[in-house]
Amino acid sequence: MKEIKIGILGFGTVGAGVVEGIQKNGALMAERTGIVPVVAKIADLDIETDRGISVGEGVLTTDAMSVITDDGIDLIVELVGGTSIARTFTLEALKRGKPVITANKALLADHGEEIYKTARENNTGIYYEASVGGGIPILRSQRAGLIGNRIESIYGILNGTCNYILTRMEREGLPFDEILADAQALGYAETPPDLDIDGIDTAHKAVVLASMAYGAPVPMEACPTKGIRGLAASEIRNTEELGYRIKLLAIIKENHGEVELSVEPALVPKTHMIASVSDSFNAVFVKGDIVDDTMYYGRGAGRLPTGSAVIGDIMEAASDKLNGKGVPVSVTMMLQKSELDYCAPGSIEKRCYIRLCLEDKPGSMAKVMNIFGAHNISIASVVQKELHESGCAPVVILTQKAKESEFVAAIAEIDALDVSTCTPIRMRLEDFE
Ligand SMILES: NC(=O)C1=CN([C@@H]2O[C@H](COP(=O)(O)OP(=O)(O)OC[C@H]3O[C@@H](n4cnc5c(N)ncnc54)[C@H](O)[C@@H]3O)[C@@H](O)[C@H]2O)C=CC1
Ligand SMILES: N[C@@H](CC=O)C(=O)O
Ligand code: NA
Repeated sequence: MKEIKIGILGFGTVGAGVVEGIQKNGALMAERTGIVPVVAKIADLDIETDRGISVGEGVLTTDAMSVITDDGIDLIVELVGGTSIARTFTLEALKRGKPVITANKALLADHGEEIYKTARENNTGIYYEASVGGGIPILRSQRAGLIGNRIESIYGILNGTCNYILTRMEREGLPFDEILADAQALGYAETPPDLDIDGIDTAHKAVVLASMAYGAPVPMEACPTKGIRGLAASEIRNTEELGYRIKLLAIIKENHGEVELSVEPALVPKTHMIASVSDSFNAVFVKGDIVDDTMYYGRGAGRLPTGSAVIGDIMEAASDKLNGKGVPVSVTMMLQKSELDYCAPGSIEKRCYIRLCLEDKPGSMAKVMNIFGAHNISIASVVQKELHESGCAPVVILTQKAKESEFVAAIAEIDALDVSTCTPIRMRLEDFE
């Protein structure tokens, strides 16, 4: 048996989950791998709060840098979050040749290229399974099980907080803010939770997945991002009646060498497996050119599920270090090319859900339909709802596939019509065809 001395930076939700997991199953891990994981140091600015876990005397410190520079520590686990001090800690550890394990998708999305290159230059590794899909081993699947595939498409529900909010809005009809407060209390949400509800956390994860799928660091600017802020309960009811469910989706595809990437609330058919992913669960639906369709499902957030992914990486990093492996595939796969080509967002073809409010006047609908026709947008279905007391009628339209640029132009023209009485709402409809 060989011991590996672990230094953990950040003893919050995930840090405490990692320590709890190692305390519970460390002996099992040692039996399976011959490596004994020893939590030698834990740094946190707050070492007073009781995390419900007892650690040995002298393990806790407020000085993270002293853990990084301690020659007795073999590997560093970065769980402080954010992109500033976390970047400093990560680079400092890598420069000292210490492998770093992180759950920090924001850090990788904003500074991934610098971090992967620093790891490579220092003949060591950065391991980040917990950064995407929490406890789901999705990155390990991509870099090992699917290594022989060209990735055609990835659809992901990657944010536990948003999926939890959408699920409870649909099931219980509760207000958005009340459910968000519960997600925060359960430890799912980021600080601040705007990162979750504005889709930015999902975009952070999408760029990590896309980088691994296509072999180059992907900048956040390449990922047009919309979240679920302001989503009305009426939209959830309308889509439900039409046989769809709203999910915040990361969409990653490759067409003729160009990568399409976006994060947006989208309608998915209730009959599709991804529609049944509820609460804080995440799922990633990957199509490879050899394997065809695969799907990965599990808890995307929370103390122990995320801790599980970090622990998996700790054991892999320990094994790589003890075997003198040097730079792991989690680094080399992200740096195969310097950059990727991206589809122009306007050229992307998609179906859409559109909700308008129209004055109840003869000819209102005809004006709208003329605009769609002029933009080559073909209509799959139209439902006019009951008139409001105001004399306006909500109209729900599902379209066939058309170009994004045509949708943008058509919606602007409809919005400017005198018979249109509220800003049109538009969401992608994804039928996975
Ligand atoms: N909570 C979750 O379910 C998941 C979180 N993550 C990621 O894991 C990371 C950690 O998240 P949480 O544990 O939820 O955050 P948290 O806020 O619960 O814990 C962070 C801890 O780091 C400590 N800290 C901050 N600055 C420090 C410094 N300079 N030195 C030492 N300690 C410092 C804080 O006092 C706090 O205890 C973040 O990058 C987050 O995005 C990833 C997947 C799931
Ligand atoms: N805030 C994130 C935490 C995990 O990455 C989420 O809700 O998914
Ligand atoms: Na994961």
